[in-house]
This record gives sequence, structure tokens and C-alpha cells, in this order.
Amino acid sequence: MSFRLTNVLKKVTSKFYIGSRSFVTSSSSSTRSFKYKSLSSSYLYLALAVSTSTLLYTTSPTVLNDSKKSKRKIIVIEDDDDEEDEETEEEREERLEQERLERVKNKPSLSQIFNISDFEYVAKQILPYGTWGYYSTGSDDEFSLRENHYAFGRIFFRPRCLVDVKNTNTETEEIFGIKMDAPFYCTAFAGAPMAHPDAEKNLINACGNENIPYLIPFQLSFPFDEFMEGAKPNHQNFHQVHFYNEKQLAEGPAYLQKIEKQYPNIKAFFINVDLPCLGNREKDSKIRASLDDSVNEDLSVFASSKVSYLNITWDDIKVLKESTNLPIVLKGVLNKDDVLKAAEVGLGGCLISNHGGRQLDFAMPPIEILAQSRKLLRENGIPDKDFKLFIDGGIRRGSDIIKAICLGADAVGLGRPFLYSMATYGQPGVEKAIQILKNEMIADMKLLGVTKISDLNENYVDIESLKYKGISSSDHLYNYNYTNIPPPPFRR
Ligand SMILES: Cc1cc2nc3c(=O)[nH]c(=O)nc-3n(C[C@H](O)[C@H](O)[C@H](O)COP(=O)(O)O)c2cc1C
Repeated sequence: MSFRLTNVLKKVTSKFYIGSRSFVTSSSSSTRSFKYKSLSSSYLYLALAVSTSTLLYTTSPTVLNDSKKSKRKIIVIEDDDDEEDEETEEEREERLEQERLERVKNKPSLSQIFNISDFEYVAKQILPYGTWGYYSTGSDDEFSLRENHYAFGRIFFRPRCLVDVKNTNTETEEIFGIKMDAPFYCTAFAGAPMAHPDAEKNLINACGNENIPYLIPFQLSFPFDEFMEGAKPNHQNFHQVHFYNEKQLAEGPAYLQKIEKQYPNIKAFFINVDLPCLGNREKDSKIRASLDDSVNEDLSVFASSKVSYLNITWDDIKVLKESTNLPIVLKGVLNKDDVLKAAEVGLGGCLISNHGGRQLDFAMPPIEILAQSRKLLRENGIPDKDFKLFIDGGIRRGSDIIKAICLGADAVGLGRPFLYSMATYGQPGVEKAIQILKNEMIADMKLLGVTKISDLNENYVDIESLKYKGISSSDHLYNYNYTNIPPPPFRR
């Protein structure tokens, strides 16, 4: 058998390349169908000292010596004679796309979806690779992205027993004049049409049917007026606003006035204060780079280097505030002192958010800042009813929502959960996601010994461990969907 070390290494790296691509593309077994032959055929074996995680998906029966102790695996390497198994880049892309389309066809029925993470799992399997990358990624090393979620795992409940909880409901008091069926809303995100042509229409219709607000994004894929024509009458919402340039900022007051006058069902403006520039969305960039020419052109709109935002200041916020009677909420506040300042300058509220871990990495988890902020506002004599607090980032369960309400939030926003449910099952998917969260809340409130939202307070939660970042019980559902940042792929 002819065999040269250089060829072996070439083929080893090609397997790693495929391995790392299929890892981020999909965890379905069908995408991992490397064509290894049986041990008896003309194959060579090479023992490599590699971490088990690198080869998480190379679980073919020909992978030997899977001892955790040694952390070594034996990889089967084809020899020079086996040219028939070679696959060109185009063939591989085509195969992966065929396999994806097959998964789209065979996706689980909606009745098989039991929780929010299930939607994420299906989305990961069926979305085009670049779209999944744009939606799921955060900035830099994604510490904030992961901690957003994990922080909820450091808060435990202190339930009361023997309470009559037969009539429990999740309805809210009025928030900027809106009475919601539950204290959460669908937050604003750009890029939803990459997954569905009617993206934002599905979202607003589902929110309308379930009576929760939609934070209508500034970057809509429909003209605003056309979009609002289709909204359910009496469905009350919020509107998110950011500015790309000085001209847009100068026109800001007129824009807010127009919306206020024309659309009485929009009850507050959420203005971004977390976009002096885009965060370093490194994993997203890596994924797009790996797609080369086949990259979906729409994606380039979101590439960090091509989008620039305007750096606004407190003075700009004052001008915008004076231009409208509607409450202004700052979206993306990350420090309790800024929360206090926003209250002192007479704004309506703050949305504590690190943009779903997409802006400043190592920004603290919003739930932790929330706990500090409500306390600080009270210490400074600002009653809860006079200043609304919202958080978003990492919320995936009804229990997460309850924890946030206990710690002083009026309502919370969810982004990716509604993006994934819409991308996988359209409007019915979003409605189901909302119902799942409502049902989880009802059950958890009963178990907590609480019948209404306004009775939730800090006495129902233990936050002793909240500040110990990085220490949480493992969340297997979350971890299963989390994708590691890929290393640079070797050329084939
Ligand atoms: C794909 C995507 C696009 C987003 N686009 C915007 C945007 O255009 N404007 C904005 O204010 N926030 C945007 N966000 C941030 C969300 O409004 C929200 O802060 C975040 O998704 C909450 O975290 P979660 O996804 O873990 O729920 C985006 C988030 C994602 C995931």
C-alpha cells in the first residue's frame, strides 16, 4: 500500500475541515455521513492526540479507542488509491443543501414542540448555515451571550404553600397604557425576512392574537405605513428607533411626532443607546467568510464592517424627549447609574439589555443589573409606577420571566425564541411559543403560591448566588443548541 505522510496530513486536515463545518452546520446525523470504509479495507489508521470536543461528531464506528481517560482517538485515513471517495467543494455544498432540504421536509410537527429550546433545535437543523449564524451568534467570545441565559440559573425560588391559587392569571397592570395578557413582548430584530418572507407580519399577527406587544423594529422589511395597515385593530405596541447618521437624527423629532400622531396604538419609543458602533460579531463573520462566494447577498448588509451607526448622547435624548408626548425608553442600558439618570431626566423607562450578547462582550447579564437598578431607584425615592424597567437577553422559560418580575421588571423582551419559532413554523409557531411561556408562567406561579403578577416580589427569589458569574448548574437544553466558535478551517 503506497502511503506518504504529506498525503495523510492533507487528508487528516480535510476531515477536520469537514468535521468543523458540519459541526456548525448541523448536528443531525445525516450531515455527518463521512464515507469511511470498514476496517478491513485498504485504510490506514492514525492515532492523533486531539481533544474529544474537536471530534464531537466524528462518531463513525471506525473511530476507535474512545477512552475519556486517554482523550485520544484513532482516525481512519484513506490511502492514495481511494480517489473514488473524493468529493469536490461544489458536490459537498450540494449534498449539505440537499440534506438540509430533507430536514426541512421532515421537521417535527408543531405538536412535538414542548419548550422554547425545541424551536431553537429545529431552527438550527433547517435554517441555511449563514442565516443560523447571523441569528444565533454574539460578539467576541460570547461570554455575555451565554451568561445572559445562565444568570437565570443562579436564581432559585422561595415558594409559599397552602395558598389558594385556583384563579391564577398572568395579566399585567397597565404599562404605558397597555394591558398585556402576560408580562412579555416580542423584541425588535433586523434580518427576520432571511427566514420567512412575511417575517414581521407573522410576528405582529401572533402577538396581536395572543395580546402581547411587539417592539416594532426600525429596520423593518416593509414600509412602516404598509406594515401598520395589516396590524390588528386595538393591538397596542412599542416602536424601536435607532439612527444611522446625523441627518436621520436631525429628522428624529419629526419622525417621532409623525408616528405618535398617525398611530395611536404605538405607546412608547424604545431608542437604542447601545449602538455607537457594532459589536465584533466574530462567529458570524467567520461563518460568512467560510461561505465565500456562496454567501447570501442579504447577509452582507449585516456585516460589521459595512454598517455604521450614529453615536448619540444624553443631549440628543433630551431633544427627542421634548419632541413627543409618548414615553421614551432607553434600549440597551447596562449600568444602574444610567438607569437612575434616565429616571432623573424624566424618561419613561429603561430596557436593560446587552443586545442579546451581540454588542459589548462581558457586559453584565441584564437580570443582575435589574436587581441592582430597582433597588437604587427605590433608594432614591422613585416609585416603581413612575419608571418602567424592562430586560431582555437569554429568557427562555416562564420561570425566567417570573424571576425578572420578582426583581422589579415590568415586562421582559424575548428575541431569538420568537425569531426561531417564526423561522420554523411561521405565525402558528410564534403563537405556540407565546402559549408555552404563558402556560409555564401559570404553572410556576401556582407552585410559587402567587395568583397575580403584581404580587410577585423579591421575597419569592433567592439571589444569593446571582453575582457569581460562570457558576451555574448545567443547562442541558441550552448547551445542546449552543454552537462553539469554529477555528479557522484549513484549505481542502
Ligand atoms: C438576529 C438579531 C437581530 C437583532 N437586531 C436588532 C436591531 O435591529 N435593533 C435592536 O435594537 N436590537 C436588535 N437585536 C437585539 C434584540 O432586540 C434583543 O435585544 C435580543 O435579541 C435579546 O436577546 P435574546 O435573543 O436572547 O432574547 C437583534 C437580535 C438578534 C438575535
